[in-house]
Amino acid sequence: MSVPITIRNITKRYGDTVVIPDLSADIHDGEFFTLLGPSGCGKTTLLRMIAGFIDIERGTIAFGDQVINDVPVYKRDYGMVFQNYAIFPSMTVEKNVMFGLENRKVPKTDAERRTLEMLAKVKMEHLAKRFPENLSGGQQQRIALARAIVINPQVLLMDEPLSNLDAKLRIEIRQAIADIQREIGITTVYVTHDQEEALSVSDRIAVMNAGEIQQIASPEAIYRRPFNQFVAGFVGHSNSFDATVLENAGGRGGLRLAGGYTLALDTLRADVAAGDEVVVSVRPENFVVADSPTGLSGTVRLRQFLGAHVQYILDDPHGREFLVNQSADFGTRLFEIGDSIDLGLDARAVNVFDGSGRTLIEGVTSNVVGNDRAAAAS
Ligand SMILES: Nc1ncnc2c1ncn2[C@@H]1O[C@H](COP(=O)(O)OP(=O)(O)OP(=O)(O)O)[C@@H](O)[C@H]1O
Repeated sequence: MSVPITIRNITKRYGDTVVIPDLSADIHDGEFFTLLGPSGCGKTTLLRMIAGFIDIERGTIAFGDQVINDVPVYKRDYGMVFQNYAIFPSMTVEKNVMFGLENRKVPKTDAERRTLEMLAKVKMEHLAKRFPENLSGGQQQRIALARAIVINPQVLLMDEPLSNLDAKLRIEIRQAIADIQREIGITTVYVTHDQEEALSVSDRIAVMNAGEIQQIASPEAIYRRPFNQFVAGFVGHSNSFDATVLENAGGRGGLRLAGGYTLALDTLRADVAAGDEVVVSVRPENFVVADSPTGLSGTVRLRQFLGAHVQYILDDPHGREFLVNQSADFGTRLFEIGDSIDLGLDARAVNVFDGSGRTLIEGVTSNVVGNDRAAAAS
């Protein structure tokens, strides 16, 4: 049976260096929860604290109602999949998967049946008698996954499980992992620094930076409504423009970007006032080509045709550089290097941040325990 995981106020330091200052999160029962962040942000440290390889100095972690701080590793009820597969080279595929069941003294016929069922789930039953050295990386990772979940643990932990695979296999195995996770509905904590991987498999993503969770939300919300500029810049590309608020009343707001482009939007928080200096953040696909001057334009410095879309790097007259994606379908005009393009912005899609990088869009929260409350109080 799977369980929720409750993390409260945990801390980790190495010597004088604080790696995780004070972290809390609620991971829901049965969800695919991903820790995403740049190298060194503390995601592996957090996963290893849940696994019990690293001591919890302060705070608590609970599986369901049970605080696990003092539960030894071998008694914590989870399965784990590592980057380097970590399957036993001297055992066949079948023996590798059966190992945990034998350890738990599951009767032999029952263990054999469950092993076969699990091998079928990961599509490896035809290789049951093989040794790991005769398997591809993708096949080894399928076995590692089968071995982790055959014991019916409460929780599944995965530490960069796709990092050693080539690009095509990464897509195949991540789909297999997502399918099986959904089928058995096990609470899963998954660590990756690869945003596409996180966006494609997760129910919710926690974006981390410097030991702190910046935002917890669905993949769509993380991409479309980032809580702060770090999330906007780390997940996908964002173009930033300084802007001034012209008006904001009764749900209608207006902004002027440096350079003169004006933008009407009805998504600003009510406390944003005329005269406020803000930052407008625009995804490359949220520019629209205009047929007359708008106050926002750029000259094509680079064009890359990528099949489904064309990516342009533009230089604008104010010394800014921005990245614009346009559909590459047959009806869309392709621009040449040196062409000047007049642009508009899709007002529904832009994000707006204050001077400290926090969102000014109505209703967007970080969902980090304690964080929004603190923000609301300040
Ligand atoms: N045993 C250790 N002693 C000292 N510092 C450590 C130790 N282990 C990790 N760190 C530091 O703690 C920080 C967090 O490391 P961690 O491995 O959790 O990051 P990560 O987000 O998983 O990064 P990556 O994606 O590179 O694995 C890093 O700055 C790292 O250098």
